Amino acid sequence: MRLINPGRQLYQSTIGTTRQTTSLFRSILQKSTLRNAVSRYQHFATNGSPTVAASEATALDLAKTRNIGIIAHIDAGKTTTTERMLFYSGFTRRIGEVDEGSTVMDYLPAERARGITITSACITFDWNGNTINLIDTPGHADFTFEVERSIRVLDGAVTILDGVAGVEAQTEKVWKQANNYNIPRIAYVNKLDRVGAAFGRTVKEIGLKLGAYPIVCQLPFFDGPKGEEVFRGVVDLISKKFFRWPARSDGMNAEVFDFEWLENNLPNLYEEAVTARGALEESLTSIDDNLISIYLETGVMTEQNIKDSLRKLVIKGSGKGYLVPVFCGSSFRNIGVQPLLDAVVDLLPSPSEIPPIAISYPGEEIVEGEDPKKEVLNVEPDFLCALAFKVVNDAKRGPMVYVRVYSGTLQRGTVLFDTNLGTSERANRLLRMYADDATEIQSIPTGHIGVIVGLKHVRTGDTLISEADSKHHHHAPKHKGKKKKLGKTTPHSTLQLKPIDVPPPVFFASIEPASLSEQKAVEEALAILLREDPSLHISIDEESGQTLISGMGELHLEIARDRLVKDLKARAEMGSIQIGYRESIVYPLAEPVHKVYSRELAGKILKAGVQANVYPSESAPTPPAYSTSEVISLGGDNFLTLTIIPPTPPEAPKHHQHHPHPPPECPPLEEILPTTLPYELLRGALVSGTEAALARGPRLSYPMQSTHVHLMFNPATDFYGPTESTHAAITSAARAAIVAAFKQAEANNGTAILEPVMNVSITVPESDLGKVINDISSHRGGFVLGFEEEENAYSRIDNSSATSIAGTDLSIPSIMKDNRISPNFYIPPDFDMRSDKTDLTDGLGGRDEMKIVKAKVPLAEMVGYLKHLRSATQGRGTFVMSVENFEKVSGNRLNAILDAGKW
Ligand SMILES: Nc1nc2c(ncn2[C@@H]2O[C@H](COP(=O)(O)OP(=O)(O)OP(=O)(O)O)[C@@H](O)[C@H]2O)c(=O)[nH]1
Repeated sequence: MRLINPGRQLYQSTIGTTRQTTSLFRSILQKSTLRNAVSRYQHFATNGSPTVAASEATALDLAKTRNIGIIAHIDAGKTTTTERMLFYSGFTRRIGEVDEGSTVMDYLPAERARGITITSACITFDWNGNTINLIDTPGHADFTFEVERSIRVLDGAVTILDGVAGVEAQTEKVWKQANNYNIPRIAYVNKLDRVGAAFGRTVKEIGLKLGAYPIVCQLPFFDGPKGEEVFRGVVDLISKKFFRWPARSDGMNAEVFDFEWLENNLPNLYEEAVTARGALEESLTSIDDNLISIYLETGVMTEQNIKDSLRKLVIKGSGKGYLVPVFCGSSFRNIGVQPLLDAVVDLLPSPSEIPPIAISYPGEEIVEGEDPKKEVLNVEPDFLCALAFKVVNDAKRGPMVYVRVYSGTLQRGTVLFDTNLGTSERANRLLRMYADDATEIQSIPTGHIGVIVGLKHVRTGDTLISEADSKHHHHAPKHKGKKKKLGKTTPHSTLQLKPIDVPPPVFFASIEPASLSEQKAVEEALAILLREDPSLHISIDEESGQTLISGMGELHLEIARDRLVKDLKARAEMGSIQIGYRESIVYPLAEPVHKVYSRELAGKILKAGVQANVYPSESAPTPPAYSTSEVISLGGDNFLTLTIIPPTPPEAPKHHQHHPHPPPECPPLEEILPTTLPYELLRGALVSGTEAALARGPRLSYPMQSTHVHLMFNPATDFYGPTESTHAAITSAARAAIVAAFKQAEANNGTAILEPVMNVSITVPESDLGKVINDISSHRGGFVLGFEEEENAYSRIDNSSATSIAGTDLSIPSIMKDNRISPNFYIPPDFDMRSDKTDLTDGLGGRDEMKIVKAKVPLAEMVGYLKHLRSATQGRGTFVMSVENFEKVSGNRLNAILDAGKW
């Protein structure tokens, strides 16, 4: 379907004679009330001219800037809604359709082909004199990292819900992610044009399943003969206006009516609108004392009063998911999007209204009793601090680094210091992005988003400051309680904006270059892929020489393959995608293993010794009393205890029965180690040796997990002088000792194969609940933790009568009272606007209610589950999962893994 703005011209000349005008519409137009009551939604039209986004001056006005994202579960309509936003803002001249693969936002070929959003693009457009930086986030669970990476640069978000599916497991997941990052948000119930859509029911689910207090700000309007009603408009309860869109139009123009007109023409809808407006006022006054005062003083509650109050509530209270204003529409039918954009500007915060951002200084001494995460960035005009939240390798422009500036101004030509990598690069070109079009700019000020072109090293997630600042020190902020050491300052060069937690990869595949001569090109392409997406991992299996790529999910790796082969033109093949099992130690060895590595290389002798023992991670080793040790965390729940044993043990103290000597104190490291062996070198070598050994388990070559390695190094016997015991020699000795220890553990049956176990939430119609639970627990080796009946949902909600929002004068009335929904929580009935008075809301309305089953299931049993679930539930079931932990495999699954053998 091609919609090239039908009606726009017509609209601009006369009202009401468009081709799409329905007979009802025509009859309304003939009524005399029209002249008084109908006005055009003016700024819809004024925004209609396709100018390219905001002027530079508007773009710099922070109060008129919104960095927002659209977050939702897959297929809720993010892309469709975004495309409408771009169209109504005048940014695009025609509406892109997801189903045709012509959208502006989903611009990677792989995205167009699959019709889903894979990488988030940032686009800047103008709405009513405000600059909106819209960051499109993907909804697929495999891209959790991608979602979180974009979520954390948002100042606010629109959560889109599917009006038919309601709150699904995936919605819960994204809702929680937004809570984690404290993102103020509004909700938009989309797809109200579809059969089975119910606004009221979705509002109810927001309260029950998400535990948020829904504040209904709009009501939907359905029009047409009984039984054939179509969704045509919305009643805005804040402005007390009724918007109606002509049928089958591009939605550019809506008619606007006031409540008086509504009363005279659509009395049922009017009646409900009055009730809903009352509920809105009641909700707000019960939370916001200030609004009551205004009301008591003036006797009225103006549109502005309500907006101010709602704005305050959204900024202070919706970030943790306590409450959410709810809007409605059908993006596909071009209904409701412009009022949603108004709500974005009116209710979501500007960059200057967000709480300060968390930072950390990795490696900084942590003062006991203090949470190092509590430090926040001091925003100063002269101190540049930005986050590279996305790196995209553009075919034409090369690597493009998307940044959000948190402090100072990023000027073109600044030499940037990457505090994660410790490298410096000059920002030679700056761009503001309009999907894949761009304009060159001179600077990116605080609170803004832009692109740096031409950086060679910066990766997604890195923190950038100016090189000049990196040489200075940061004065640690004053801490309550214990003070840091006096005079202690931390170099700016270690400052990092709160990092994102990357879940462990659970799928992997091999990458084979087409020929040996392609090897280098393939490696380069892989490096680009890793810069773009740090949730991918590359490892090289030393024994087979194979390159392995691992990631979060099957789709994640398939996309990586497409990107590698199709976009980056690497001539390589990816092997089949397999589950990334792990190996682990179950029992420690009785005796440690001592190995001396000795090898002649080009006439030089390399020689070093190391002693190793291996333990399950929960039973840490006990180093000898007379030694010095350090415990190092290596990720994957693996640890290394590194013990240095002093060369000359002190003489055994003489036995004094009555005056036992205290145990001798170990001398400091500088005294234990030979001057030719600095601790940093020794430590570095032992850590690399351990990492190499942990990469390959003894049984099936899967990486080790939850393993604690204990290395002991005695300089007197293990060090053969600086020319023989080099970094490489010590690394090899450590590796050989650990590998030997693993082999011995394996021979003693002291190892295990671990498998990823997933936390699964499955949304199913109630009638299929038994079938699904039975399948999970009897056929898939899963463990059902429970399913959410409404009662269970109740118990998750804070049952105290009010949830106060820390540091504010606001308290949110609990939506529960005596295990029932509080009367303050208004649910619009799903009737009237359709056919008269069949309230669909009762019993969640005619529809088989959806339940959410929570279970722990081995990943191996979840492969291909979506297809199974769809067929078992007539296509209505959906699920999300995330890695819970790694657990020992047994029974049939272990046999299958062992039969498959080494990969
Ligand atoms: N009937 C109807 N269909 C809609 C509406 N909005 C979106 N759709 C359809 O729903 C499907 C998914 O829409 P998208 O916009 O791609 O959803 P998305 O949330 O961006 O999906 P991902 O990018 O894959 O996460 C498409 O087929 C759309 O045409 C709506 O308001 N009404």
